Amino acid sequence: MELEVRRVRQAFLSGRSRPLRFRLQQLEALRRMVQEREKDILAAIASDLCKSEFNVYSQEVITVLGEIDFMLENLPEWVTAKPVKKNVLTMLDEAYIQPQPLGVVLIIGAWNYPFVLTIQPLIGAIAAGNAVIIKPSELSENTAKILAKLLPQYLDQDLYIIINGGVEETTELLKQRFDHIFYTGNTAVGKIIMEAAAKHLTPVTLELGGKSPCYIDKDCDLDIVCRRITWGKYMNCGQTCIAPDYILCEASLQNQIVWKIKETVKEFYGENIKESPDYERIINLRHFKRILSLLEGQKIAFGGETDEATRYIAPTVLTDVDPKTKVMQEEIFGPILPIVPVKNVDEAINFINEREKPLALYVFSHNHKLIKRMIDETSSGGVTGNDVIMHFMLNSFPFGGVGSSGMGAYHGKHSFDTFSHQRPCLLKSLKREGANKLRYPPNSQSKVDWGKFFLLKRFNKEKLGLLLLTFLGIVAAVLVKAEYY
Ligand SMILES: NC(=O)c1ccc[n+]([C@@H]2O[C@H](COP(=O)([O-])OP(=O)(O)OC[C@H]3O[C@@H](n4cnc5c(N)ncnc54)[C@H](O)[C@@H]3O)[C@@H](O)[C@H]2O)c1
Ligand SMILES: CCCCCCC=O
Repeated sequence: MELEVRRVRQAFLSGRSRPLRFRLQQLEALRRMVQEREKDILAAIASDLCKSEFNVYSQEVITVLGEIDFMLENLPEWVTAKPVKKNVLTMLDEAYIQPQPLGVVLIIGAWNYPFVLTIQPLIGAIAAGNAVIIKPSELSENTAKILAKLLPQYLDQDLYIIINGGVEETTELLKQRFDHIFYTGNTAVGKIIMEAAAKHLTPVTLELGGKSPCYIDKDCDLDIVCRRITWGKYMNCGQTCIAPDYILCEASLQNQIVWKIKETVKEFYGENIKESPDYERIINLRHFKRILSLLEGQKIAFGGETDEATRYIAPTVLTDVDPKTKVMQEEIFGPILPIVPVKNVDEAINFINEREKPLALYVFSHNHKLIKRMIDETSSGGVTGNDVIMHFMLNSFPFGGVGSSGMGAYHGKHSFDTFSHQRPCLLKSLKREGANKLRYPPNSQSKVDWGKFFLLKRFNKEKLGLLLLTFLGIVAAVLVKAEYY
């Protein structure tokens, strides 16, 4: 590992990754890879998650291609130094912010959307001019393998390398010094990453998870609400970081919600869900068993069928869920949707605020003020009102968590910023030394007063008089000069 990281650092130090032209070329090569090898990529992801290739394309590939196009279009402007507002002391100088690459970046991907969650940060890191070590999740092994095969065929082989492996390899990798670590995965491992990074004072972006609540107000169009929730909850078999984890609503709404979700499930996946090409499977047996254990002691309103051999868990809804039970203690990350009855919106807000800050929050209501109130009085990584998941799709939004759901953000310009150092550059002249006397020792009350005058715009009468006199002197000199000539 040490040798590999050193090789990537050498490549970064060569300066090759920095020119705009090179970054654009690499991004174009990445786009070519996705387009030319689309079939192989789709097949790998599809087999990892038992997913249809249509779904792989629309959930992962589209986002990656859109992100590359967005970068190619905007990068020339983003890399340009931006002049900043100056003060009296820097009035005649050149002052600008120059975004610069951080150096060697480690990207650790997750398995649930193994392509987009690994490649989207990579796009940002390349755009910002970094060298990158990519560690895909070992759980989505086919995607990990295809990435290891394809990336070196299209990208610079010294600047961007892929290291595959499990916990052991990642642990070893984390001993090395990086200039940034970008991790996507669970909160417990997030802490391990941060601890390892702290040893080298390496900054981290942690894209973590949590229990994303979904509040349904009483006067809602429940047909639409339930269709949107069903889509976001059961997509990828519930293995989506921003899936609605549980519903909060008044007890009287529960039966209608259950009925409408059940109807929508039939509409989306047919009578025989197992046969539906749009319904995925749980990634492995460990997660399958973990999710099953969340059902113990719960009232299953519908669903609940499972098949260990194929790791199938049916879309399931639980009603009257006690917040103290296991299903409400950890992120579900599977197709189980608990409904927790609350008396009203106040109780829902308290419920959310008593728990860790979630990655996403969803509020359904016709009442715009209520949605705004929920946003004002709670905290979460992101919010979508009257829908789910959709804030992920807008790359002008920063995507990331807050508190235990993560730190830092990416997508579009936010990725570029995450992987850049905003370097302030002040270029002065070696002339005009007279003006600097004010800051050189020995200091005095008069210098402090001038400092106050120039920097804080606070002046006493005496200074104002002096300044007026100086000004009049300059005007007189100019007039005399004009008369003379
Ligand atoms: N915020 C987001 O964008 C986002 C996206 C996807 C998933 N998630 C969250 O990720 C979680 C599911 O993913 P996961 O954690 O099962 O993914 P995972 O098991 O694939 O782990 C992610 C990465 O961490 C590495 N890893 C695992 N254990 C490690 C250890 N002990 N030391 C060092 N590295 C280790 C893995 O090798 C992998 O590359 C959920 O909580 C979900 O909400 C968040
Ligand atoms: C439709 C794509 C959603 C991706 C969400 C990322 C977290 O798991």
